[in-house]
Amino acid sequence: MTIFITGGHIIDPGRYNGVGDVLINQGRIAALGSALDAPLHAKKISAKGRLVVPGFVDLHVHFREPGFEYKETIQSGAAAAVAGGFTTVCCMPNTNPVNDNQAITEFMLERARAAGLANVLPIGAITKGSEGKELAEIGDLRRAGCVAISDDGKPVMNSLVMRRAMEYALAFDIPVVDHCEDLHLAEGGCMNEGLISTELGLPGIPSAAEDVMVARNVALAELTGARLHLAHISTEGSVRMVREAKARGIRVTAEACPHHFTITEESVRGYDTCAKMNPPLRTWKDVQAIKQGLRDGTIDVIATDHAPHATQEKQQGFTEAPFGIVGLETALSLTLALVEEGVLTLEDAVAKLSTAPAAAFGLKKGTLAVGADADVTIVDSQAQWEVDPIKFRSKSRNTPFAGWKVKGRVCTTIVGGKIAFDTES
Ligand SMILES: NC(=O)N[C@@H](CC(=O)O)C(=O)O
Ligand SMILES: [Zn+2]
Ligand SMILES: [Zn+2]
Repeated sequence: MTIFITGGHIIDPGRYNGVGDVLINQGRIAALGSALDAPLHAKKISAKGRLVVPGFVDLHVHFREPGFEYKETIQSGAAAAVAGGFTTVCCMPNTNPVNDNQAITEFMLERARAAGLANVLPIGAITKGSEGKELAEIGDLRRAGCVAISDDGKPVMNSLVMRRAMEYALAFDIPVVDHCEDLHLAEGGCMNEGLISTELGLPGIPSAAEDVMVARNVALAELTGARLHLAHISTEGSVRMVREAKARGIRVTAEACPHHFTITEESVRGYDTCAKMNPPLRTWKDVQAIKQGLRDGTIDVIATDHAPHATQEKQQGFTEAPFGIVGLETALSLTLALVEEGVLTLEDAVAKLSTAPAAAFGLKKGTLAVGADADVTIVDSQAQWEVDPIKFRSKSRNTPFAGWKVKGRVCTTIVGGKIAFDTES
C-alpha cells in the first residue's frame, strides 16, 4: 500500500522540523519533504494542522500474556498502544511463567504477529523466574528476540548477580534495565514515606529505597562498562545521580513516567488505589527534579510503565491493592502538557517518545528517515478530550487521570506502512 500524508507539521527529531509531505511505500518511508508530487493510486491523508511524527516507542509496558490475560493480552495491549500513538512497545517479563526462556519469548512474538498491530519487543528476565538468584540464559533470550534484560517488578537485590548480568549483557550488547528499589527499605510500604503517609496512616517507601539502588547500579555500570537503563525514576536523588554519572561518561540512560512528572503523593489522599504504583508518587520537589531532568537531558526517555490490573483487584484496600496504573492511552497528552508548561520544546517531547527510546535500546525505530520502517503517528496537538477509562482499548481501567480534561489526541497510527489505528474508522 502507498500512503501519501500531505501538509502536516513534520517533526523528525534532529532531522526535520517543518511543514511537508511524507510518502510511504511498501512499508517504508519512501520520501519526505515539501511539495512532493502525489503519486497516482496512493491513499491520501491530509495532515493539515496536525503533527506528523515518528511512531512512539515505549520501552516499558506490562502486557500480561502469558498468565494474566484477564488484565491484558498482547492483542489488547497492542490495541491500546496504537490508540496512544505507540508503534513499538517493549514488554516486561513479569508474566506467568516469567519470560526467562526462548519458548516464552517466541510465544510472545507469535501473539504479537497474530495481533498485527504494533511492534512488540520482549524484554527477557535477568534471573530465572526473576527470583534474583541464578542468571537466565541471556544469550538464548537475545537470539530469540529479546531487546534488553530486566527483572522489573522486582529489583536484582544481589549485587554480584547484577554484576554478572551486566557482564553478560555487555557481551551481547543489550542494556540491563533495573527497577531500582531496595526491598528491605521498601518492605511493607504502599506509598511515598513522608508527612502524608504518616497522616494517612499508611506504611511508607522512602525515596532512599530507590536512591541506594540507583547508586549501586551506576557503580556496577562503571565497573563493567555495561549499558544501564534505569526504569521509572521518581526521586530528586536519582536525577542527581544520573546527571553526575552521565557527566562522568558512564553508559547510563533513564526513563520517567508521565504520572511521576504530573501528580504527587497528594493524589493518595482519598485512598484511591489508582494512585498506587511502584515507585510511588513522590513530592512536589521530586516532580520538579524529574521535569528539570527531562529538560536538561538527564532523563532521556518518557516511558509509560503501562501496568494493567483488574477493577476488582484495585477495589481492595490501599495496602492490599496491587501496584500499577495503565498509561499507554494518556501518555501523549500528559507529555504535551510539559510543552504547554514550557518544560520541553515540542521537538524534545517528540524525541523523548520516539528517537530517544529507540536510541537507548539500539532499535532501528523512532525516525522518519527515508528507508526507515514506516511507523508514523499523526497527532492533533490542540484537540481537547476528557479521559474516560471505559473508552480505553486496554482491558484495564486503572488510571488516576479519569475525568481529566487533556489536550492532544492521536488521529492516525501507521505501523510498517499499514494503518493500525484511525480515529475516523
Ligand atoms: N509499576 C508498577 O506499579 N507495577 C508493575 C511492576 C513494576 O513496574 O515494577 C506491574 O507489573 O504491575
Ligand atoms: Zn518496576
Ligand atoms: Zn514496570
